Amino acid sequence: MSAQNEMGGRVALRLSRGKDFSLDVDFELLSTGITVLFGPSGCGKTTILRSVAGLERARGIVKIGDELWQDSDKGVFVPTWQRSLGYVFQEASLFPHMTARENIQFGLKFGRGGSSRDRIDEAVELLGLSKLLNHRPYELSGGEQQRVSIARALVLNPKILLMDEPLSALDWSRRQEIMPWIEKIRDELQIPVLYVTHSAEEVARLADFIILIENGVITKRGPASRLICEISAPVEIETDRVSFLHGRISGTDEKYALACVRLDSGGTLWIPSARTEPGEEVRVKIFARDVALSRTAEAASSIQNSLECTVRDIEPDVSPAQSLVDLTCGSSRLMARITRRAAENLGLEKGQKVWALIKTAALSV
Ligand SMILES: Nc1ncnc2c1ncn2[C@@H]1O[C@H](COP(=O)(O)OP(=O)(O)OP(=O)(O)O)[C@@H](O)[C@H]1O
Repeated sequence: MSAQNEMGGRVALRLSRGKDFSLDVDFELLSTGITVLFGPSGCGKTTILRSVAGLERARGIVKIGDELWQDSDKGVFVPTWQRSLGYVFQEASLFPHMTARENIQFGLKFGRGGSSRDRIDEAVELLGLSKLLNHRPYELSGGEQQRVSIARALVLNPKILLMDEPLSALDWSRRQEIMPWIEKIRDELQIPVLYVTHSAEEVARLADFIILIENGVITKRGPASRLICEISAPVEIETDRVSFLHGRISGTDEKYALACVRLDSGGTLWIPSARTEPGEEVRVKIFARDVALSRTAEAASSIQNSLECTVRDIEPDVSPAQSLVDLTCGSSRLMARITRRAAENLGLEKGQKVWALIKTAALSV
């Protein structure tokens, strides 16, 4: 996660569509990393993106980096074609008769500045497209097509990347395929990304900062690590519930190839140390099936990780033999899948303090 605290812009918009809808938002953007706009259908997310792009005539201010694109009080309104932005839509919308390379090059017709060849190389490298460049859209999966459309947006060398539900047209396996590429963009691209989604999974995996919107106004905003548990229970992946805990690598144990993560929500976790550096921000993915529960802190077992939690709820599982235990862990949420018998033997009830025991070997970032 590369999000810095410096600001990458400001968006302050007001718009009214008769009695039915009005928008009144004012927020700052991180200079890098993904700011997610999250909220129910019709709350105004797309209208915000379109207004930032200059496709919608809201009143207000749009400042991205050091460029002022709109200031209604001063009569400033830079037309869309002069705004240096990349826009990725739900559908990849590639030209069917063009190869992936030609589709990416097409983006350059609208770009400005820099060496076009370098920018194509960078976008192709960033999105892992080098082997697919001569393929036409019908020879690409939905996820690969969407990667091409993101590369097409990036060759413009934009000041901001706008992504409007870019994964919602893809099925589950295609979303899993493309998600790591969007994580890579989040971590490596040095521009703000404004990302609209309905999906709690995308928020959990991708967001650095979250803006919650309802009926055209912001109801909450904050870093993803703090807000994530307020918008969703842990999400469903590969038929298991998955929680994401945010933290920072605080040290490594090279002898055992482990890294220690200091969690934002309190406590520490040991994880396999592959690809991690001290100081690096990580979000640890924890499947409910890998979490056991104990009523005491000290459990003499092979499990290295023990987090103090409070039982929030106990839900029936799809299997009658199991229960899903929804836990609060500091400011985060964690899900455990245990047998119903174990839940009864432990006498679990809402509000009770327990320790979540998590297998190190099962963890990944
Ligand atoms: N071109 C338009 N003309 C009139 N009303 C519109 C137009 N586009 C959107 N709206 C209305 O404005 C409101 C906000 O729409 P918007 O598309 O921004 O919501 P959204 O949060 O992106 O929704 P979704 O998640 O369903 O895409 C809705 O009530 C919608 O019906």
